[in-house]
Amino acid sequence: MRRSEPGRMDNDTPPLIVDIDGTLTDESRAIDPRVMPVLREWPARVVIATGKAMPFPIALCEFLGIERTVVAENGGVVFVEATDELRLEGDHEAALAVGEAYRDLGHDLGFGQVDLANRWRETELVVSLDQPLEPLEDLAATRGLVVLDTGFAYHVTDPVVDKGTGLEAVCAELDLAPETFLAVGDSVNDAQMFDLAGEAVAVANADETALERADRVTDGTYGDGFLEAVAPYRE
Ligand SMILES: O=C(O)COP(=O)(O)O
Ligand SMILES: [Mg+2]
Repeated sequence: MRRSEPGRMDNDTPPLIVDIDGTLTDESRAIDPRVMPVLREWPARVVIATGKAMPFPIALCEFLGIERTVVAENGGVVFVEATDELRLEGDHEAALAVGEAYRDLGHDLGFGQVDLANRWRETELVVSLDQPLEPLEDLAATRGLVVLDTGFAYHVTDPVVDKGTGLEAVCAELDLAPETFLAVGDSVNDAQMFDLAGEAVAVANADETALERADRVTDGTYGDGFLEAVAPYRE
């Protein structure tokens, strides 16, 4: 087995862009602890790309002890610690207006009063999967937004951003090429980063879109799938 020092750039190992929910976590959003040393010791750049709000991937990087290079809110938020760059893009006002109109129809976002899912969100809005989808899609469409079902939440998102535009923004900051990346993910919100990456791997629990857009599909699900996806680069 080849050993590399943590943080050292290694020409043999591609930079990695990886999704959180469904890829590093199981269906209950609990992280598979076996992924931690892999991310921590990855000898090239690691980008955490998620539909979650920025505090979640930032905290993940911080607790892992890796540089904070993050695409959050499905591309609406990009943060690159190395260049101290924060980019916010997407029509947050429109997303909030969709939420208001959805509530006016008698629906609820489904995350309670405190709403940790939306509390720190800066560019999009999320609605719980147990709430009705159709009125949400109708309201989003009237404001030029789309609804993404990640299997974890409905995201009311501006289609000008996605994890692909997020990857491009990170690459522009760090002078990297998207096609050098290994991408690992599980759902429709990973499709555009899959298209740009040199190798895209879907874990076995991935949705139809992610399976179609991947170059490789693992046999294992969730954390097992992630470990399998990166295994060729760790031998
Ligand atoms: O927030 C979600 O719904 C999904 O998050 P993910 O992009 O990390 O899988
Ligand atoms: Mg996911």
